[in-house]
Amino acid sequence: MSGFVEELANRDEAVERVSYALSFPWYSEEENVSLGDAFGRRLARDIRSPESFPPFSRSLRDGYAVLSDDVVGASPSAPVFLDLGEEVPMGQCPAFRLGIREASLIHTGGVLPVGSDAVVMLEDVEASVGLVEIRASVQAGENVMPEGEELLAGAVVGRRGDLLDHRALGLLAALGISRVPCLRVTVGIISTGDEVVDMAVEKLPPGCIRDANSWFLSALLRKEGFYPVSFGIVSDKEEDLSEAIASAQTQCDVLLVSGGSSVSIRDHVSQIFSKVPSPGLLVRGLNLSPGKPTLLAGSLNPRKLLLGLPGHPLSCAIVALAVLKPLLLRLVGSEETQASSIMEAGADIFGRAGLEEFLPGAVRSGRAVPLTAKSGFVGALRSATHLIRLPQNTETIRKGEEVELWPL
Ligand SMILES: Nc1nc2c(c(=O)[nH]1)N[C@H]1C(S)=C(S)[C@@H](COP(=O)(O)OP(=O)(O)OC[C@H]3O[C@@H](n4cnc5c(N)ncnc54)[C@H](O)[C@@H]3O)O[C@H]1N2
Ligand code: MOO
Repeated sequence: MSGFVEELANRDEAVERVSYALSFPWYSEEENVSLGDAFGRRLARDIRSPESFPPFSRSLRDGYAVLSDDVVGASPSAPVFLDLGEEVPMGQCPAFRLGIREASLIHTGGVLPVGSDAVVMLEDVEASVGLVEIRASVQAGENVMPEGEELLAGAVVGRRGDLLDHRALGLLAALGISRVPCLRVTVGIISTGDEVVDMAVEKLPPGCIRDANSWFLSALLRKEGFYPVSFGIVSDKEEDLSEAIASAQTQCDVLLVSGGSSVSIRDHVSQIFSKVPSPGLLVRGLNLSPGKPTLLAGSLNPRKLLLGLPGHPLSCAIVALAVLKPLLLRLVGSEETQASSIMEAGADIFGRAGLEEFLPGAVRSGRAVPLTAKSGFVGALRSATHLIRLPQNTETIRKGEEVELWPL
């Protein structure tokens, strides 16, 4: 029996305690990954841009490159006439310099010719043979993106621990970064419970339940840039579970055990985690609902982080989002923080004093409402858009008062 009840820790403090005791961040070996395979991975270290962007001063509009001083005061009623210079070729640097009181046809993205400092948009120009009638003045730099305006060569364009998503890949591609140093943090998953069976069993045996948690955890880990490995379903026998945990640990950096973390005589995770080498079992139960029976342990030699997550699917999911994810971010040294917002409650929300609570929620008519859910529900997050967080000292939030939301 775990007996965690008297020793509940606050969630933030628990994350802090574990990160400190295990000396996060850890550096696992980096893999040199091609940009095409880097989507969804996390950066192993800061990376700097080898080039400035843009690599040359370029036009943001179709129009005419001019020297702004030449078109001061130009308007439809008082146009300025300039000589027609050479057209700027695309994909090349113009081999000419803009002559005195000249305008050169330039296309969006073209290289600004030497001697020009702005672009007059095509709509404000009338070109005739040899002459260009400019009907609008422009300031120096107008309709132009100067070389290095967005970033200079050497600028940090990715931080250690950053998740490489669509936004990052577009940037890295623009800078010619074709290989990326990536982390591979392996997270093992064990589901335990005599009643838990593989999701693929055709006919569910009486009294059994399909393993949902390892699928949820695996998908969340992949989405967050970690590398899940499933070690299957293990019985409630202490020897079986102990053996499975010992063997799985050798193959991963982090090990998750879903189920068996509570106080029943069939719940052995706490007992097994208490034998983990120093610093060992660090947290035995959280001041969190759902998610109270959470166990956090780890060793420094070898470097391992172990989590016991509650078996109830919603509890397991909340612990994964609110405890596992921040721990993994700390482990890889990411600066990412939890996104949250404040919104008016669309209904009374009842909390319990002394417990931090997370409720699946949705936004209806611009207000946050909790969805009906129990910790044993499997699909509660499917229809939720947010988690409603009630801090530990919040009991009831009345309709119209503000609540904190975490986007899902
Ligand atoms: N007397 C008490 N009983 C319970 C307490 C308590 O304080 N005193 N805590 C409750 C809370 S809170 C939770 S949460 C659960 C968690 O218990 P365990 O972590 O030991 O989880 P299990 O008993 O193994 O399973 C709970 C529940 O979830 C189902 N389950 C387990 N694994 C999976 C899986 N991989 N996929 C889908 N469903 C799974 C399992 O069949 C059980 O129904 O304990 C309360 N009890
Ligand atoms: O704390 Mo349990 O995780 O409420 O269902």
